[in-house]
Amino acid sequence: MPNDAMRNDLQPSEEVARCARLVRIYPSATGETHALRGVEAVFRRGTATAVTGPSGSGKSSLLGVLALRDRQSGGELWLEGRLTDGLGRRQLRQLRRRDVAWLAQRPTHSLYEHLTAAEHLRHAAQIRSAAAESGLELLDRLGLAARRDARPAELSGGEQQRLALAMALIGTPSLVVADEPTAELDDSSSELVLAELRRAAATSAVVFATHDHRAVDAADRVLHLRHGVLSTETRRGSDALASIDSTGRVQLPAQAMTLFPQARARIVVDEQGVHLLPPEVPDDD
Ligand SMILES: Nc1ncnc2c1ncn2[C@@H]1O[C@H](COP(=O)(O)OP(=O)(O)OP(=O)(O)O)[C@@H](O)[C@H]1O
Repeated sequence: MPNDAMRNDLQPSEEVARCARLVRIYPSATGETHALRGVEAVFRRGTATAVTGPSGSGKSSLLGVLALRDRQSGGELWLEGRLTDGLGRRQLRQLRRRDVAWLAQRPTHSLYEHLTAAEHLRHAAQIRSAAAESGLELLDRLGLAARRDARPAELSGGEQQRLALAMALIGTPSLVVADEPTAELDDSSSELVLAELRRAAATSAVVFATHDHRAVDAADRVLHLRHGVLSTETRRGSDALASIDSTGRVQLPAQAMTLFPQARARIVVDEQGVHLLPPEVPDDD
């Protein structure tokens, strides 16, 4: 397991997680729900990825598998170059505790009612073999320095979420996975949380599901899920897949046409933007 010094030597664009043909099927009394239908994606150190899509499109299912909280029904997940299927329970537990950070939508799931904010950070630092002082720096940056002796019941919802984020980020985990991290936050807490997730993306691969345009704006790239299919990928910056010219015309570079057989690709416009989609996928029902 790499220590902090080794982690800092890692290149920003290094691959941290890879999903190959990822499938998640939930059995139920009335049949099966195909939540993920062959998702292919790579998550690299140095990149913050927003996963968007309508309710029920599979965002939480994808994040649950990525964060090792759930297991896929088919396909493969690689973490730090290791195929997770081949790992034993102990190795998976170690990866979960040491290398994969999970931030739930509701912070209460990660907090202990009898511990103060500073004690939460000490506990998290111990698990990740990180220096305790880095926890205090995180508390400071997340606007919680004055609340370090407060217990969860004495903190507001926004403060609780910021504390849960500080715990998730301590020790520079390789992969940071957050499910709708700003969904229940006011503007100022959202800003602090997004700034810290962006900062974390300098050294980790950061992935969050969101419906919040502020969070989408904070991401380097956006993956859009629809019916469990990763239907489009928008990259920001120099390797942008699409650009909009001054007349509002969307231009796709030639390599975009290699994503799907050209004759069968669909172009769909919705509130999230313009999407180049694979052939129609039938609904479950
Ligand atoms: N534990 C489960 N058992 C059965 N079906 C489930 C389970 N979890 C999710 N599903 C179903 O899988 C599909 C994808 O759900 P998922 O929660 O991944 O979507 P989502 O995009 O995160 O939705 P939301 O934006 O509403 O959180 C949905 O049809 C959902 O009903």
